[in-house]
Amino acid sequence: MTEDGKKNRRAVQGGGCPYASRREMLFGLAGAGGALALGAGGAFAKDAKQAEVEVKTGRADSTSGRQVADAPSGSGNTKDRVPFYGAHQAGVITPRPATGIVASFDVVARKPEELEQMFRELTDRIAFLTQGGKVPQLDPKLPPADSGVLGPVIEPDNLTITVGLGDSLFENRPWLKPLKPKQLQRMPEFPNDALDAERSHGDLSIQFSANLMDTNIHALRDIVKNLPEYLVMRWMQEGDVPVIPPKPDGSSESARNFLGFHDGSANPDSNDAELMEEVVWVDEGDDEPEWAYGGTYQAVRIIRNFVERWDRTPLREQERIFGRKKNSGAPLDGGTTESDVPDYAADPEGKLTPLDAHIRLANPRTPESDENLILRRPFNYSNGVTKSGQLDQGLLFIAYQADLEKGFITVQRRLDGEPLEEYIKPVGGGFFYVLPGVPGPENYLGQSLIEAAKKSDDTPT
Ligand SMILES: C=CC1=C(C)c2cc3[nH]c(cc4nc(cc5[nH]c(cc1n2)c(C)c5CCC(=O)O)C(CCC(=O)O)=C4C)c(C)c3C=C
Ligand SMILES: [Fe+2]
Repeated sequence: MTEDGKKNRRAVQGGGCPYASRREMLFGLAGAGGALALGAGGAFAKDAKQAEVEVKTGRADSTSGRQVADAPSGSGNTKDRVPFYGAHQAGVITPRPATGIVASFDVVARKPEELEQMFRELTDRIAFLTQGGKVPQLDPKLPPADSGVLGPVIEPDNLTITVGLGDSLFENRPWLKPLKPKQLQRMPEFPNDALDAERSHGDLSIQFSANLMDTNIHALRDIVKNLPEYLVMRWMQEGDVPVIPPKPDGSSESARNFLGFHDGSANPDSNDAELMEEVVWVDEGDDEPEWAYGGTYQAVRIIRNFVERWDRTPLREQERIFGRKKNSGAPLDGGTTESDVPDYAADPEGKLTPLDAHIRLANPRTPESDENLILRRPFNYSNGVTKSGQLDQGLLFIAYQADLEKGFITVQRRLDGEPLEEYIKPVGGGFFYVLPGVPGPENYLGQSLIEAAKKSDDTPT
């Protein structure tokens, strides 16, 4: 088997993920990261200590380890906790819970010390919000310390908060520009796009994902409340994915999108650490500034689905557009489950799987296309009704990759002109660089960037 064949085989095809390896991954990260978050001040020390004990014994995460990255991690247990400290930020290869938000901000901070302070405060809030603890009770003459949306004790609820930086953050600060990740760019307008300026781009992205949407909303409100002098919100998009319990044999199927198809069947296996190093994480071998090692490129696309038109399209045509069976998710060339792998070499004329089917264009499964793997982590969204009386539904598409050009951009260029375009319209999103993780409580998000900037002659003192 060729190397590319091996990589494609390692793609999760909707199959199950062993509980043990997920646990190992989560708790391994916790171990590497050292102590757990202590939250914003000593008031939370007891909760953090308890959290540490729970993570070590595995009790805090009793049910969240059984599914593939694409299937929502579905215990719905508010005690589920994803470690904050580690080499990489959580929320990229950690299991995707049932709900998510991407919010984009403009950053008001201009000077290096202001940006550093912003990162430090953001880190404190994220460490607390993701690990949980009691809300401080303040003098009632003052505004309360917390919105109260989750009550007096914040449960972690599987929350991850993932911070990325946009092209404009670097471009609008001459001292930061030389440190911009090599491939970071303003998201271009692809041929089928109709980007709405009010839902596109931004200096900084924050992806929230948790079991409950209220947990995301609470965290977003907390950050907006605590960092008003640094961050101005530009746009946000909420989404969710259905929680599908694992089957008795331990396997699980990927969730369905709003076009009714399984989405995530052929995602690279996020439990395969070696594969994630290749596909997702930027590291020493990559042509990127050293401060960026441990990060990844995030492509966010708000893609409207014309669901009324889709629902009037014959089933056979829907299946030919995607290249998969709608009920089972199996490829069209004879498989029975979504984990079956299509054999395009045996169907060179596209008699079984059309040459312009979505999955065939997205991943032709040739030795060359193996360089273009991306890790998708999307959510479905429903935004009500448009002014013209149509359902405003779609996909909050989020993809991670170590190489933005070879990843999202190449795949999107291959998809340009695909038959699916008749039913979809990308209306927003942006490209961001997800910062490396925070190794321990003495560190902060963006520290490697700030330290590199301090060493640079371009940076004002
Ligand atoms: C540029 C990247 C991609 C965009 C944008 C995109 C939009 C999009 N996709 C679906 C539905 C499905 N996509 C599926 C597979 C699939 N999609 C991409 C990339 C983009 N999709 C890739 C790389 C793949 C995997 C291909 C493979 O390796 O075989 C599928 C099939 C099931 C699966 O594997 O997930 C569906 C269904 C929609 C609805 C959409 C925009 C709205
Ligand atoms: Fe797709």
